[in-house]
Amino acid sequence: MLEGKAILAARIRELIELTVLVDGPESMFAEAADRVAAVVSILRAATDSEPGVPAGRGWPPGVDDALEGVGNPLAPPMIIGHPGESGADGEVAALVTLGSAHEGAPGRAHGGWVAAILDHAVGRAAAQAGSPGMTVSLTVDYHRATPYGVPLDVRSRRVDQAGRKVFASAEILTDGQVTASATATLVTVRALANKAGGERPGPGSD
Ligand SMILES: CCCCCCCCCCCCCC(=O)SCCNC(=O)CCNC(=O)[C@H](O)C(C)(C)COP(=O)(O)OP(=O)(O)OC[C@H]1O[C@@H](n2cnc3c(N)ncnc32)[C@H](O)[C@@H]1OP(=O)(O)O
Repeated sequence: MLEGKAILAARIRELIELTVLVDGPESMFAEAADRVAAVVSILRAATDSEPGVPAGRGWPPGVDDALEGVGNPLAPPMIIGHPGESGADGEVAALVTLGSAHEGAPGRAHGGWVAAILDHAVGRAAAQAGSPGMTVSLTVDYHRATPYGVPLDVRSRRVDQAGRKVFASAEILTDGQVTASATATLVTVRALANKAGGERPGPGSD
């Protein structure tokens, strides 16, 4: 049930955010931990999957995706717009809002999260352009602070292609100013070349 899972993930995001922000007596933390353990038992009873075992999810990125999955509490989530919706033709446009839990240097987003967003954006652009592939090289430039707590505009596009190599770029903007940008090389996965709409092979396959 997608809606229920998305609501649960949103609550867990709140929980993560508050866990980072809150201070209080040991007894409060103990009570909260007990209640979370009760929730964990409900979910544990409903799945045969082992935590940490690769799930090999499909294409396109779904509700459990690490960056855009509304059902994945680790995903901010990144909301992918339609091509041309807010970006230029051929661009992927996305919106993402980070929180306190994503803080790196005081008051700004952690550079690793910034890189993850850019990595996802170039992957999306390559796939949208018909060349789904894996990032083999990502160069990130951090131009100014990327804030959290406000929606960030993300733009990406395929720039070029040479054989299996796809070149793409992406930026994160806030208030119309670029805070970080990236250039990337991706390599199309043999099994997926010309098959962007198909199922992704399991982890480790190429
Ligand atoms: C699966 C994707 C589906 C779509 C999902 C979109 C979802 C949305 C976004 C999701 C975002 C998720 C984002 C993520 O999380 S992507 C996950 C992070 N990336 C990886 O895990 C990739 C790890 N690498 C590999 O698995 C292999 O390298 C693969 C399988 C990709 C290629 O190994 P394979 O043995 O098949 O190919 P090859 O070695 O002959 O190389 C081929 C060509 O590439 C050139 N080369 C290699 N390395 C580099 C380099 N560092 N700089 C420049 N060039 C490089 C190489 O010289 C050669 O060129 P040429 O000699 O032919 O000219």
